[in-house]
Amino acid sequence: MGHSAAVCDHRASFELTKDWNGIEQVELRNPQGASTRVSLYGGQVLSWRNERGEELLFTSSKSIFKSPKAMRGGISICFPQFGNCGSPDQNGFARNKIWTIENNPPPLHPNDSVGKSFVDLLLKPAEEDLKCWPHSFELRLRVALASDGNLILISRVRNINGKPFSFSFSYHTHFSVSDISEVRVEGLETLDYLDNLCQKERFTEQGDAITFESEVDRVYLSSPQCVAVLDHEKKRTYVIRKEGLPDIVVWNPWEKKSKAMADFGDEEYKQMVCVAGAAIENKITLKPREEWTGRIELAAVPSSFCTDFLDPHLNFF
Ligand SMILES: O=P(O)(O)OC[C@H]1O[C@H](O)[C@H](O)[C@@H](O)[C@@H]1O
Repeated sequence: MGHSAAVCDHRASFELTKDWNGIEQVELRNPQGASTRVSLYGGQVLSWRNERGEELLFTSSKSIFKSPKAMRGGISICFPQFGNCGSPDQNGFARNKIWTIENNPPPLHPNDSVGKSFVDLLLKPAEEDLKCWPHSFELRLRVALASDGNLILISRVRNINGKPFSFSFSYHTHFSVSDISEVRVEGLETLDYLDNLCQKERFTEQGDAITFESEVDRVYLSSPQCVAVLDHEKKRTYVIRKEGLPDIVVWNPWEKKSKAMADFGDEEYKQMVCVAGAAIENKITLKPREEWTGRIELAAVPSSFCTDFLDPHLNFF
């Protein structure tokens, strides 16, 4: 790590460091010792640790040295497309751009600031971006760490174009797990999904929970606000609570695909599951000057924790 500087003002306090490529990273801590680290490259959250210092996000050991390609792992921001869509940037260009720190962003709700450490990032399109996606926008990202260690990401997209535009968005979140065969995803039962492994054919989820025995690459449609990822071996449950993001992506490349991707280390696919709050099939359309907000809150709790919040009739949070 290169230079380090403490940046403090009345709204936020964080530490800036540089990575091996000289790209700035922001580190946030809470008083209990939980932390998160976000790179200005892609606005990508690369680390989220609980107060015992345990890493909760997966980052591939190999891809991390491969800049300028997007790093595989953490939470990558996929915007304005998801999937190939004929564009050279699979899953959008936002994750391959250098974002800036914004010191005076348009205000958010006070609850999004009080008792939290946070940083605000901004991405505006460059000339070259307008060639592949000819719409002018401002994309803001707040990364906040709460006093209970929860990680909150709030994105705002503003249309500063003369015409309406539509976009897709995904918080591509790679959770660290003990072994993918020990993982269940709950909260998506009975939903319809599009299966990317069957040319986006539409199916209805039949099982009690999603488990993993081979490659999975699906977009669940119109999903509830809360989804849980249970890791039986680690006795840890990740809770994803989302707003403004109707879809959920569930992805694990399994052995063959992960070998083909080359930037996964040996067997590393077993140590991660990607479950992403997203707006993909349900695209977002903004009129000129309109703004959209998409929010996720991630918690990592012991598995003994009650999961009644998955009952849509109970208002857990
Ligand atoms: O390789 P990336 O661009 O990071 O995308 C990784 C994965 O993201 C999503 O989950 C897509 O549905 C997958 O088809 C894709 O392989």
